[in-house]
Amino acid sequence: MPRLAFTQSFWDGYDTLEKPIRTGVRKAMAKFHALSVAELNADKGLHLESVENARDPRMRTIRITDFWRGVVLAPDDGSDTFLLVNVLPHNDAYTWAAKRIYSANSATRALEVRDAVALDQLTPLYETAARTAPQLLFADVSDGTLRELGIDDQVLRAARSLADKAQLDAFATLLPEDQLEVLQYLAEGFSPEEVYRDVVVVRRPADAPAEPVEDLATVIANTSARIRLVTGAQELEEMLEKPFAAWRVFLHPSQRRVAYRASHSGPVQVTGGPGTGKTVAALHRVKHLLGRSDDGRILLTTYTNALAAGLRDVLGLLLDEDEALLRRVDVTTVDAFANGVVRTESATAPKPIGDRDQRQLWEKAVKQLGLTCTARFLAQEYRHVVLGQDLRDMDAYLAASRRGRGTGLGPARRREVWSGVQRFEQFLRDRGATTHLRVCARAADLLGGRQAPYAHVVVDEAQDLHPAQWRVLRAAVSPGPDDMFVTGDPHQRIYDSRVSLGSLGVTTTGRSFRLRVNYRSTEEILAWSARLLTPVSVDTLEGEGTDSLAGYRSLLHGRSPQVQGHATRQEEAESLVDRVRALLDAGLAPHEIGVCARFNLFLDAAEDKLKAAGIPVLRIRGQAARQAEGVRLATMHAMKGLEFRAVAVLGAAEGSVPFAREITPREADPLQHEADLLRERCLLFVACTRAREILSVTWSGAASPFLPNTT
Ligand SMILES: Nc1ncnc2c1ncn2[C@@H]1O[C@H](COP(=O)(O)OP(=O)(O)OP(=O)(O)O)[C@@H](O)[C@H]1O
Repeated sequence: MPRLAFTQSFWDGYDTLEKPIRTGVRKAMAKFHALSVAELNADKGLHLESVENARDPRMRTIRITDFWRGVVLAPDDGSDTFLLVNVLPHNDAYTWAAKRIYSANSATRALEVRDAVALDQLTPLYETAARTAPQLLFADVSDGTLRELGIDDQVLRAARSLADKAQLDAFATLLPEDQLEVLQYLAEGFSPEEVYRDVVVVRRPADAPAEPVEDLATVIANTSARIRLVTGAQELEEMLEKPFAAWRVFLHPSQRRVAYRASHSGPVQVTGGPGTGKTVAALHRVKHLLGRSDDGRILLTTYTNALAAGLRDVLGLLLDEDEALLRRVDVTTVDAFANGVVRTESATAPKPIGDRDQRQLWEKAVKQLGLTCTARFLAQEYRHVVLGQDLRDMDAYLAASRRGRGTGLGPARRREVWSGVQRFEQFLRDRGATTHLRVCARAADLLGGRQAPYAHVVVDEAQDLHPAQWRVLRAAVSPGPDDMFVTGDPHQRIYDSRVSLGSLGVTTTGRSFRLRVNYRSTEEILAWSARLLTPVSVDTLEGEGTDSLAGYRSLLHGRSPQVQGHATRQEEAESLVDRVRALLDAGLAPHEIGVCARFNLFLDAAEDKLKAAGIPVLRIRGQAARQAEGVRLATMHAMKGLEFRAVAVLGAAEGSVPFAREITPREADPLQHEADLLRERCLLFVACTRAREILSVTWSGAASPFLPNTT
């Protein structure tokens, strides 16, 4: 019996096909499992037919309905795997198939497809222009090096005709996938050695023979990032019955490498810009780890309760709702986990208070003791130094390094600060209350003395965790292979946490991986958003050195973000209503639209306006009612981890972004001042990078100083 495989490009469109066409696909595909190759060729209903003037002689089409045909790559080398690559209206199917060539990449050994006809037509035009171009894009890379990286004759000729990155982008849809990625990395300035390591080695099968000529079935098997092999009739039926989201199956090789490596010798760190599939990699790692034993328990954490609820849902999808597996994973926030530990171990339920209540207690302490420092300073000192370093008494505080704090403190001032800390903690005790970070510290103590409850800890959104939270995670699993799998993006740090992971027992040296392909947003949204961060540098996830977004890019293209100032808030709100209405008219569902602002106050006004216009809205606060329909309204903080087809960022004005009240005056503490500004800048970056296809950023009055080119 022949075997059957599907390309990702087929799945991308399958969901949108009308029902009769999908039924036709199901029927046609079932024949591939029921008939022999000879019977397939003879089957009248399937009508397997070669394509006239095809550049690839293996191209066939099959009948799906009277008007639609499937495009199939048929083996001609004695191997038995047929590949369904596309389903299109009759004439389009023939035209599409005639132009394409499938080939095995000589370096990665994976199957790639190119539009050979368009490449042949375009390349000479670019070559003519290249003769007078002042510089060529790949002038510094030799032919030999390009060939070692898998570039073949036709692509080499095209590559040699390119003058800049924009031209490479214009070729992007025509070039074979792996070769395109190699060229994109080189164009970003990565060295050939880096490209070989990050693109070729991660894809090339470990047991690939020296000689690259292999049969189609082997090449297909080498292409797990883009091709799914079907193992039996039942699997085929299930796949076509309830189509899956691509992320469940087609991992980028850089995701697969980190998620499915049999074992990592210790904590692993996965970083990458927004939308690069870090959460997806974390979920697949959970799946892999579950398969490694029959009973090991896993703690999967993220930052907010709403994100935890979302993660639980998608993990269910990935694990096919297998209850036995799902029972072995606790999906929660670090704070909720710590709270649970304290509750069970000490038989008391901690009652953490929020930021506003804490601020009041600090103010009361300053006032009662007549301290010379401000409540804000005390709160920051407590967070970054006392809790950050887990200092338990005044002697420890007097001896502590205050690295990262911008003002020196002699012993007398430190004693004064410590008296404030003691008073604050006394207030908490008097109320029978505590704070989340104190709960974490207590939980870490409680866990420290006993057997770690988990075999593995997987941490998403790690960039915002405070050292006290890291301590509780560290205590939740014994140090050793596969103990911790940590994903995060330092560019999305929106709470003021500073960590040195190494000093917290989470050393990831030699086990750090980076994801660079954005699956969420268009290149236009990404490039614009990345410019928000151009003027600054951010610390790495592990706290040593600086991180960068080099090589970060998207495969999708769309409209440029709409960036617009208004005379008044009223006018801005009216333009929002117009934009949302236009999006709904264009076919977006209300829940595919996100509206966000720095403050709830702005959102209140937007909510009123949208409601008055008859548009359903839903505020996202903590745990959103996920089923209800409505345009999502959230503060920038609550946008963390979410995504929408369209995002409107409101109120990006001076004084609001950055929020003046949240910025420590430079005179009070220059380092904290810079940290506060960076945090607010990252917050705007997070908000903008939630958009998949459409982004608008508006304000009234003067624009936020963070916005690039607003003149
Ligand atoms: N291999 C893949 N194939 C298809 N889609 C993918 C893949 N990986 C991720 N995605 C999709 O890209 C989007 C972003 O993925 P994900 O949320 O994992 O990124 P992230 O790096 O965690 O983002 P952020 O840091 O911005 O929260 C999601 O819609 C996800 O389903």
